[in-house]
Amino acid sequence: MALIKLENITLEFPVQASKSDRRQSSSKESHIGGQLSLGPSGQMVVRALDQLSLTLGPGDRLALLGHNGAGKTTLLRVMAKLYPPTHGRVTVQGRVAPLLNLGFGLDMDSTGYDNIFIRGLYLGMSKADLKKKADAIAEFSELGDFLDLPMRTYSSGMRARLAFAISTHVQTDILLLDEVVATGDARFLKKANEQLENFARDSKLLVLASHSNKVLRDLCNKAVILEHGRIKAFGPIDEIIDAYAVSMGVEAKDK
Ligand SMILES: Nc1ncnc2c1ncn2[C@@H]1O[C@H](COP(=O)(O)OP(=O)(O)OP(=O)(O)O)[C@@H](O)[C@H]1O
Repeated sequence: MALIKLENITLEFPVQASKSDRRQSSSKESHIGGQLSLGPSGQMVVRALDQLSLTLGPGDRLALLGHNGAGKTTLLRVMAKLYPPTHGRVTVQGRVAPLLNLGFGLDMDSTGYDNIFIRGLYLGMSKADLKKKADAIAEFSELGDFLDLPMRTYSSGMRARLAFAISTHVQTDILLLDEVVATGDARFLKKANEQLENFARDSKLLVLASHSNKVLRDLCNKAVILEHGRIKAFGPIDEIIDAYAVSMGVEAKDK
């Protein structure tokens, strides 16, 4: 079972704005970000998602394209049920593995090895399953004896290695990914990409945000273009990547 159904989703962030003397009112809409407006109580709000509807099922591998601040991360977080929408309904059926914020769910005072269990349980793995997979996860991370030290002593790349190793060894139906593989050194990056491709192939439904056309073409079969929180286009991956490049006034390079 793998289903994500979003019905008329709007998500607004109330924000505190202080306008500097230097920057007075802006009459035209910015090219980046969500929609800024004043709420009923006079407070500034950013509308990150705007009446967005989308249904995904087994076999769908969706790429999220869009300018900076278009709403890609917010949309993934809504799908992961980390953000409740301001309006609309979210239905998710199946086990979800969100690789959105690699540090999320890790305990910095526990050792790397203990964190394999802490994070694994958080992602829905059973203790028995974790015992079987712990060695493979430890080996994949290549952290060796560092796994016996508290995670606060790790560099950010070392933390990312462990978090990535744990998250991609869980069994899942739905995989939500947000440009997470951009951490680690070059050798780990190559290994991580291969692992990610296998993991993505094994999952039934995938949603991925990335600014790399190559990653998107390798892993996805459909795409949406988000613009200021709205779906501007939806269709087959190659068609949408080309349409996006045209809308941005650039060539669709595979980088
Ligand atoms: N916690 C927050 N508080 C206030 N505004 C937020 C918050 N998170 C996101 N936003 C706003 O929501 C809009 C969408 O942001 P989001 O991070 O979803 O964009 P994105 O498409 O992932 O961008 P990028 O490609 O730059 O990572 C932006 O205008 C951003 O300023």
